[in-house]
Amino acid sequence: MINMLEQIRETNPLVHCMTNVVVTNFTANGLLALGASPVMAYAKEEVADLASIAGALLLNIGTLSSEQIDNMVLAGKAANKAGVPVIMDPVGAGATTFRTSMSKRILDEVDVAILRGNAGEIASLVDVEANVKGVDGSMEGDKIELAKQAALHFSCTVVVTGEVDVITDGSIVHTVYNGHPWLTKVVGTGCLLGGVVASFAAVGREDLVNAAKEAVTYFGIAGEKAYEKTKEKGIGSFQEAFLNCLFTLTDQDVDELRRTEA
Ligand SMILES: Nc1ncnc2c1ncn2[C@@H]1O[C@H](COP(=O)(O)OP(=O)(O)OP(=O)(O)O)[C@@H](O)[C@H]1O
Ligand SMILES: Cc1ncsc1CCO
Ligand SMILES: [Mg+2]
Repeated sequence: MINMLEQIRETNPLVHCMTNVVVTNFTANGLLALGASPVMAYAKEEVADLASIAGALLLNIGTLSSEQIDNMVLAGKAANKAGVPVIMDPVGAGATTFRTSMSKRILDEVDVAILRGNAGEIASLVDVEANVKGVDGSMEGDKIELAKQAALHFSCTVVVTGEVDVITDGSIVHTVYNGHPWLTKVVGTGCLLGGVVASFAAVGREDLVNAAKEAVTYFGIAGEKAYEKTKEKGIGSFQEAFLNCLFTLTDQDVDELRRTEA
């Protein structure tokens, strides 16, 4: 059994999140429920210091400004120097030229370890045709090929989420079938997943594809369990139950309920 949840709950890795204003509270609570230790910090005066002592750094451009991107690059470079894995979520890439070019800037200047987005966002970064409306993106076509192409292009692990999640470093490919459509009815689940992937990367640095796959599987199973508990009620109750499931799920539950293919 892979015991990554146990490792996270024993070591409470510090996860430095530079994320968006919509999901800040949800991300912090989700990471606490998992067992990680979130810190949100943005100022140029401190981001390099924090990023270099963190277990992982999350860069999420959801409510970006050019100044914030400058600070993300500063933090990312400090993380790289200290060997801290950088996880990036290019929220809304493809929706505007600004989001696409700022995402590419980060990927160019920072050594990103794991890139996590929906298919539309990832497609827009490798110039594949995509449909991105605001922060909701989709694309037709082969998601496995898209993920592999992005992984090879940016030399990193790529996580493309959706009904089926694909995780690859360009050669190893995992597909994860766990998850529930209600995860798309609560704002910021994709963004929280970025933080969860960062937490797993903090304890699983030596095998980031595996860490990302385990994070996505755990997250999907929590969504399934939360749906079973709240399907008669609705998505307000689902959001609360989802946090509870992030808190209570064990490595054994994940092993029993995983629907993954390698
Ligand atoms: N149709 C679906 N069925 C099951 N699970 C899904 C479905 N769509 C998304 N998910 C799950 O929802 C989570 C978020 O993925 P999604 O692709 O919606 O991210 P996102 O578009 O970046 O979200 P957001 O921008 O709202 O934060 C993932 O765990 C994914 O597996
Ligand atoms: C709704 C929304 N707008 C910018 S970021 C964000 C959170 C989900 O991606
Ligand atoms: Mg998103």
